[in-house]
Amino acid sequence: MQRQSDRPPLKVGILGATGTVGQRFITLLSVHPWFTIHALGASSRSIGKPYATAVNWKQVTHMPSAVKDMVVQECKPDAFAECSVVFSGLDADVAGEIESAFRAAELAVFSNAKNFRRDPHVPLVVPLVNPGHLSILEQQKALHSPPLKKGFIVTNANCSTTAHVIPLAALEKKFGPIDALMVTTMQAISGAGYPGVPSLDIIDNVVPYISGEEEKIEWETRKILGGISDVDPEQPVGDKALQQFDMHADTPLKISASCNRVPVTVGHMMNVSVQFSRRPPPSPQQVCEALSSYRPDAQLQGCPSAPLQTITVHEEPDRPQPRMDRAHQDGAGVSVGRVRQCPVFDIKFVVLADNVSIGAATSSIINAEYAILKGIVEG
Ligand SMILES: NC(=O)C1=CN([C@@H]2O[C@H](COP(=O)(O)OP(=O)(O)OC[C@H]3O[C@@H](n4cnc5c(N)ncnc54)[C@H](OP(=O)(O)O)[C@@H]3O)[C@@H](O)[C@H]2O)C=CC1
Ligand SMILES: N[C@@H](CC(=O)OP(=O)(O)O)C(=O)O
Repeated sequence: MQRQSDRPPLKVGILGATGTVGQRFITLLSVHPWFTIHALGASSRSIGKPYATAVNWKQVTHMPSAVKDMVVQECKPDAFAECSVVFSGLDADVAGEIESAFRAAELAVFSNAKNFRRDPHVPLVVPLVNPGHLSILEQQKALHSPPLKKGFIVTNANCSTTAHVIPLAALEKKFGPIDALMVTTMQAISGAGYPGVPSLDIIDNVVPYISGEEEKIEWETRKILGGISDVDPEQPVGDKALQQFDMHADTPLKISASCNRVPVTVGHMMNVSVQFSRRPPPSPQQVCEALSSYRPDAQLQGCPSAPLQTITVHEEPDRPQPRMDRAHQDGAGVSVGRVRQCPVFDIKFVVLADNVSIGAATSSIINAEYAILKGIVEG
């Protein structure tokens, strides 16, 4: 289904509009073909101020003039009531309560925060991988107390999870299940928001610990790459069986993640080694072809923010690199390189993703576009 080009733009709101992810939302949404920014929300530090005064603008592009004079609102549903979609870049300390209130007020929330990712009725969607998981939203609305007509929460993944799960999905699509996976991250400072990691901790240094990150990568990857199955046909929700995320249970996926903070401003890079179920495993050449030719449904359906090339495969031995490759396609795709045989598992490679774009804001936006194309959000 396509959205007609003569339809009026849909009003959207941004929660956490002054933060690192919020600013990227503003940059992307200010030129979006379907959306117009209608309301901005942030903390009491910013409420009541014109956006240009409230924000500490850190984007490499100029602040869009359309938002400069918009007054920052309290994160309460009233000011966002006219929004067809509400994007959230809220700090996780407050996202749970605020996003719940917006859902209860019949608003469609697309969140970057971690709070609801493990909720059994909330889809955890990397749009270039598993937008089909949006089908659980009917159940989420039906089981809400009271049941909802339009209000729901969709989350996108941790930024490192997003980076590796895209090539992993391409490989599983072509070669079948992955059994085991080792991943070591080199994560940019901007992943920690602003001001993030103190300069004296990160300049001339690597910090081999990011709180909670390894557990998130290991758990979220299974939810995203897994499917949805019926729990109990005897206990229907409406006219359908109760459903659950199967967490890749048919072919259990062992994952070991190690996370490091490195002195890079933007762009999470990860070394990944995978072992396939199938024997013999694919060759590096076959893996490169599978990655380059991967076309996710979000692209095929015509989501305007989906990258034309989802996975860019580099042949140069020293690419991708954050400074050189993170801006490719506005950070909407991922870059892979050094695809080669792994002496312990089967194949190893490096992947790079812009943690603030496809790792956060761009993913939320593509999720909303997909929901509109599928009629989940009225568009
Ligand atoms: N940075 C990244 O690469 C990624 C971040 N995320 C997630 O996205 C979310 C945002 O991250 P990021 O932009 O980096 O964080 P920032 O710290 O840069 O921004 C946080 C935002 O939340 C707002 N906020 C804080 N407290 C409150 C409150 N009490 N009420 C209302 N608003 C509040 C801030 O407003 P104010 O300016 O007024 O204080 C600000 O707009 C987080 O949940 C994070 O985990 C996910 C993937 C990647
Ligand atoms: N923790 C990530 C960014 C982030 O905020 O992740 P999450 O949304 O999973 O809490 C990083 O530091 O790079």
